Amino acid sequence: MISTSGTLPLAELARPALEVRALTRTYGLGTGAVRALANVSLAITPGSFTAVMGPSGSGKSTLLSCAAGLERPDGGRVLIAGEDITDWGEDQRARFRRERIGFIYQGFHLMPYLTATQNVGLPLTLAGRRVDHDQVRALLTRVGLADRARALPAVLSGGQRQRVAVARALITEPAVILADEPTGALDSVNAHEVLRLLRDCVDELDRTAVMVTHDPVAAAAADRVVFLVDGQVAGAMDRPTADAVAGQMAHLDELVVAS
Ligand SMILES: Nc1ncnc2c1ncn2[C@@H]1O[C@H](COP(=O)(O)OP(=O)(O)OP(=O)(O)O)[C@@H](O)[C@H]1O
Repeated sequence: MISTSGTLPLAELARPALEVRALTRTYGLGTGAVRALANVSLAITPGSFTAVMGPSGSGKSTLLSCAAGLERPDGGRVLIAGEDITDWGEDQRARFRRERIGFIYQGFHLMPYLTATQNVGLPLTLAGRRVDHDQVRALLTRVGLADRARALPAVLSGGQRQRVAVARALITEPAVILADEPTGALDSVNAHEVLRLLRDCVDELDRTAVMVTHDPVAAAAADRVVFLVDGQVAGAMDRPTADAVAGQMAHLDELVVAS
C-alpha cells in the first residue's frame, strides 16, 4: 500500500524498500539441522506497514535478521532499497545497517547512561555523522517526549522508552524500519501508542515498517499481514482486522496444506 501523502519520488516507489528472494536459512548440520527459512520471497512496498506473524519457531526472527544483514542466508538474496547486500562483508553490512535500517526491539535496547536525546542521536554518532539537534528535538516532540529530553532510560516508563526507540529508529531516515515484537513488553495502552506512532511514521513520514508480532491487535495496525509457518510464507492478508488475523492464526496449518 502506498502512503496517502504521496510524497515519495517515483523512482523510490518503483522498487521495493525491502525484498527477499527465495531466502533459505538452515541452522546446524546433518540430522540435527533446522530449516528456519525455506524459500521465502517477499517484496515490501515503500510507504507500507507489514506485520509478520506465525507460530513460535516459524522463522520470523530469522527473517528479520537476514533482512537486516545480521545473518547471512544459505541461499537467496536480500535487497534493501534496490541494493543487494547478500554477499557484502560484515563491515559493509554493519555500516549499511546503521545508515539505512531502523531497529525497534521488544526490550528497547537503549543505552542506560545516555539521555533520551543522546540515545536518539546515537545512530548518527556511530555513523560519524553530525547530530542535528533540531531533528532530534522534532522527533522527541513527535513521540510526545519533548519534556523528557534529558531523562535517562532508568527514569522513563516502558512505553516512554519504546517511544525513544521509535525516535531513534527514525533519525537516519532509514529505507526500512524493522521492529521485533515492539509492543511485546508493553501494557495495552502503551502498546496502542507505539502502534499509533509506527502508523504515523508510515502515513506522515513515508517510512516503511516491517513488524514481527504475536498479537492480532498489533497486526491489525499494519496494511498487510504475512503469515509464516515452518519457515515458509503460508499466506497474507490485506487490511487486516484483529478478529480476522486471530481467525487466520487458528487455521494456519490448513493454509500451509493449501499453499
Ligand atoms: N542460532 C540458532 N541456532 C539453532 N537453531 C536456531 C537458531 N536460531 C533459530 N533457530 C531455530 O530456527 C527456527 C526458527 O527460529 P526463529 O527464532 O526465527 O522463529 P520465530 O518465529 O522468531 O520464533 P519465536 O516466535 O518463538 O520468537 C526455530 O526452530 C529455532 O529453534
